[in-house]
Amino acid sequence: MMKLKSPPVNSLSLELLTEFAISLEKLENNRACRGVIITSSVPKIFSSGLDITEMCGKSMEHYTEFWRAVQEIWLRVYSSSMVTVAAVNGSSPAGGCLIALSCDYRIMAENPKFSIGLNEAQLGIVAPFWFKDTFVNVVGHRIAERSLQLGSLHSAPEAHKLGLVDELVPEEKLMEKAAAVMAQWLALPDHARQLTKTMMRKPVVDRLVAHREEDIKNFVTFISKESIQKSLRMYMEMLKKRKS
Ligand SMILES: CCCC/C=C\CC(=O)SCCNC(=O)CCNC(=O)[C@H](O)C(C)(C)COP(=O)(O)OP(=O)(O)OC[C@H]1O[C@@H](n2cnc3c(N)ncnc32)[C@H](O)[C@@H]1OP(=O)(O)O
Repeated sequence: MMKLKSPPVNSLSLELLTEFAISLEKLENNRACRGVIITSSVPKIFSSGLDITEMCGKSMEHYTEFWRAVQEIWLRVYSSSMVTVAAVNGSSPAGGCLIALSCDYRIMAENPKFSIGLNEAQLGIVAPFWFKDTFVNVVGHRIAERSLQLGSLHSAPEAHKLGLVDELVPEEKLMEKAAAVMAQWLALPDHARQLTKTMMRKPVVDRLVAHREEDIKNFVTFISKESIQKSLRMYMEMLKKRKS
């Protein structure tokens, strides 16, 4: 099991992304490890998505390093040879949703206050093509298109209805259910499951691998724009105001 642990909200900072990638690599290289459950140790939050402070007021070099780390974590989770189950035990906007979408199966705690989705549009930013492709491959084109354009965050019941999560279970049963799903998936021979997963996911993975540097350049150019920086600053201020 891998538990995201970066209070208060598990925002995906460069440090957390780097630690996460190293831990995944270790598990991937351990032949005895055939599956991983990804969850959070922060109450009520799976992950608040990319750490916005990593994308605000920093240098081009920093944005480059940060975006490479975001790409890396997606490549590792999405193309993992292990069975990956997301036990979504809290809210999971944007980058947090991407982590869950990249797993093989998603189980979410049945709490209508928890929400999940790719809400980038609400921040005035645009989810890159590989976020979009991952989303489309889970929920289909129409639902993804509407949800991405509106930057929707879906409550747990709504997310289940849309197919964004596979199952809802009472919060106290989440880990038990995740273990049961893992056992079910691990009952199959690894080679058949892994080859099938590769067949299904390779086109999307290959697309980023082929355009990785271009994607970094696009991100750095986009995020460095004063208008985008202003949107992000306003969003952070809104989060702080909402709190007080
Ligand atoms: C081209 C670019 C493509 C980029 C692709 C992906 C982009 C992203 O992933 S952007 C991140 C999007 N995330 C969000 O929109 C979530 C924002 N956060 C929230 O909605 C709430 O914080 C959340 C529901 C997760 C939790 O709510 P609360 O428990 O009520 O906590 P607070 O809102 O009080 O937050 C505590 C503390 O954390 C700061 N915070 C929250 N999220 C982030 C974040 N993603 N990055 C950085 N910091 C974050 C928040 O401002 C509070 O800070 P303080 O006021 O200093 O305590």
